[in-house]
Amino acid sequence: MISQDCLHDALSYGKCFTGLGQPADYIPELARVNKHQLGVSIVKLDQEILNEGDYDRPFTIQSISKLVSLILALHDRGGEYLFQDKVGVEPTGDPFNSIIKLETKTRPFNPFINAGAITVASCIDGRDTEERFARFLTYIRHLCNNESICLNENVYLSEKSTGDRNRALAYYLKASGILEGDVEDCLDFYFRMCSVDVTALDIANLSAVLANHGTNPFTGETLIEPSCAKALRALMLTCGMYDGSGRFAMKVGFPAKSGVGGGIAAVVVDQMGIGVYGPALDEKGNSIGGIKILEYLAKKLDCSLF
Ligand SMILES: NC(=O)CC[C@H](N)C(=O)O
Repeated sequence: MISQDCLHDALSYGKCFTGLGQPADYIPELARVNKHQLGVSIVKLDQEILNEGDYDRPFTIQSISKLVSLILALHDRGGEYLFQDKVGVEPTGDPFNSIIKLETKTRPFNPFINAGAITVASCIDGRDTEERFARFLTYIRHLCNNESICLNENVYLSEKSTGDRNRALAYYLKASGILEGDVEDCLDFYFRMCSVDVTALDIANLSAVLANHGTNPFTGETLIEPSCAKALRALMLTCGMYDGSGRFAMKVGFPAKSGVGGGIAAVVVDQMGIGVYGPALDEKGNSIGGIKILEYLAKKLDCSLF
């Protein structure tokens, strides 16, 4: 049983580590935060919610958005096609924005590295970027139980004007026949989906849907097909923390997805969704304080899958 005191202690433990990391600065707008911010939310499947610290401070979702775009693309194209022709399901052991395997392999290794996520973004239906992003926003608002989620314009423009590495990945993927449609349109959608503002509570709600096999624990509405939720949890466990996924599985032991905005969405199946926020990142681009909070909770609640 998780208590408020236990969550408070987890946050205090996480705070000891925020000084050891740095906010992402390759997207200039992300560097402008206090790196000691730290917050955590837990949404239990019995509808109890627990919050601590900076749980309601907005930050950009960044790579956690790759969960949402993957669900949309799986809905539009089906898993047979997507995981056969477009993107694999294996970890890379390389950094999230690596380009090195693109020339030697036919398709990106998994949907959570940037190359894979940009490919997945190109497989989402819609007349234009506006319509695709409107679908994304509507859906993420449902998943997070928050109708006010919207784009952070400053981060979007910052990312768009400095995203040459992602541009390089996208044009390479287009030249290889993997990426569908117009490259700049696809990148524009990708930069937007990464620049949506959320809170730790929002991503705890999203994680709770995954913990509940795709059903919103508050409304009973099925938002994700159970088989799709299962595939996502498996990918989160093996690839969700990039080249830190193995160590995270060892130390924490449940599915999670990080973003360079400092968020981590974590799933304790049949029990709860956890959202953490701490913008100080380790060398892999994962929240340092966030990982420590999850380590603490995994141990205290004895909820590692292993
Ligand atoms: N790891 C991340 O959160 C990366 C997402 C970021 N928008 C990028 O494309 O570089």
